[in-house]
Amino acid sequence: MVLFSPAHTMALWKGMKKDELERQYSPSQWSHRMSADDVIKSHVASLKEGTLKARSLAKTLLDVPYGDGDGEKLDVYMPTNGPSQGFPIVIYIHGGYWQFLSKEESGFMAVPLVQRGVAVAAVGYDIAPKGNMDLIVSQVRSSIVSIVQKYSHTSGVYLCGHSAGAHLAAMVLCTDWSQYSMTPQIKGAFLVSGIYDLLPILSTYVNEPLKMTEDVALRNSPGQLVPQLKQSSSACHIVVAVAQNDSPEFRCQSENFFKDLESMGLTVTFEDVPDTDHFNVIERFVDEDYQLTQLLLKIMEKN
Ligand SMILES: N[C@@H](CC(=O)c1ccccc1NC=O)C(=O)O
Repeated sequence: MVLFSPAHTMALWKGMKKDELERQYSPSQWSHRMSADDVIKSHVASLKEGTLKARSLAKTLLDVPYGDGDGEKLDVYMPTNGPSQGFPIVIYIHGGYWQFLSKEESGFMAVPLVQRGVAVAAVGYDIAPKGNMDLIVSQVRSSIVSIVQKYSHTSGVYLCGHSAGAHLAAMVLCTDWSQYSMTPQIKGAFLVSGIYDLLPILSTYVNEPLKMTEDVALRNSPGQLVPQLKQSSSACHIVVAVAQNDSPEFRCQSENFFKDLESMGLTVTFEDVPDTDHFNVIERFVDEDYQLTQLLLKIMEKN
C-alpha cells in the first residue's frame, strides 16, 4: 500500500494531552446553542422529525437490501413530481462516529429535494461494535454500486455525508473500483463536517467501540488516499463544508483535506458555513433556502 503524505499537514493534535484531544473530538461541547446533552438530544429529534416528514411527502421504498447482511439495507425517497426516470439521486450517508444513528433518522434531506425532482437514498450500515471500520467502508461502497445498478437511468449520482458519514463518502470517492462489478460515476459529493485523518481519534473514547489499530486507521483515512481519489473521482465536484462553530480540530480536518484535494487539481469548493455548529450544519438541509441545499441544487442543475 502506497501512502500519501501531504507536506503541509501540521499535526497539532500530536502535542495534545488525551483530555484536550477528547474535547476537540466531542462536537457537542462546541455548540453555542445548547448544552452538550441537549444539542445531541435535539439533533436526534430534528433528524427524526425531518425523516418522518420526508416519509409522509415522498413515495418511499424502505429497507431495500443491498447485500446479504441484516444491516445492509437502504431507504429510497422518490421525487414527488417530474419524470419517472432521468432524475438525479443524492445518496446520504449518516454520521454518528460510526457507532450512533441509523438510516431510520437519515431521510430528512429528502424534504426539499423530492419536491424539486430529486431522489434521495439513505444508506444503513453496521455501526460499531457490530461493524468495524473496514466492514463499514466496504458496506457503504457496496451500497453505492447497488444503487447505481438499480437506478441506471438517473441523470446523475451525488453523495452527501455528515461527520463520520462524510468520512465514509470520502472513502467511496477513494475506491479502487476494479474490485467491484462496475465503476460508479459520481458527479458531486458534499462532505459536511467530516473526519479525513483517523489517527488523532485512535487514543480517544471514539475508538473504544471501534478498536481500530494504526494500520486500520491509516488505510481508512481519505487524507492518505488522495492520489487514489484523483484516479477514481477526477470528474466529481467535491464540496468540503465545515461548521463555523466546529472545534478547531474538526475545522483543521476539513481545511487540510480541502487543500490536499485542491493541490491535486481536483474540482473542489470549501464552504465555511456561518452560524452553524457540528449538528445544525446538517440538520438545516430540511430547509430549501439553506445555503448548502441551494449549492447542491445549483451543482445538480449545472451537470
Ligand atoms: N460524543 C459525541 C457524540 C456524537 O458525536 C453524536 C452522538 C449521538 C448522535 C450523533 C453524534 N454525532 C454526530 O452526528 C459528541 O460529543 O458530540
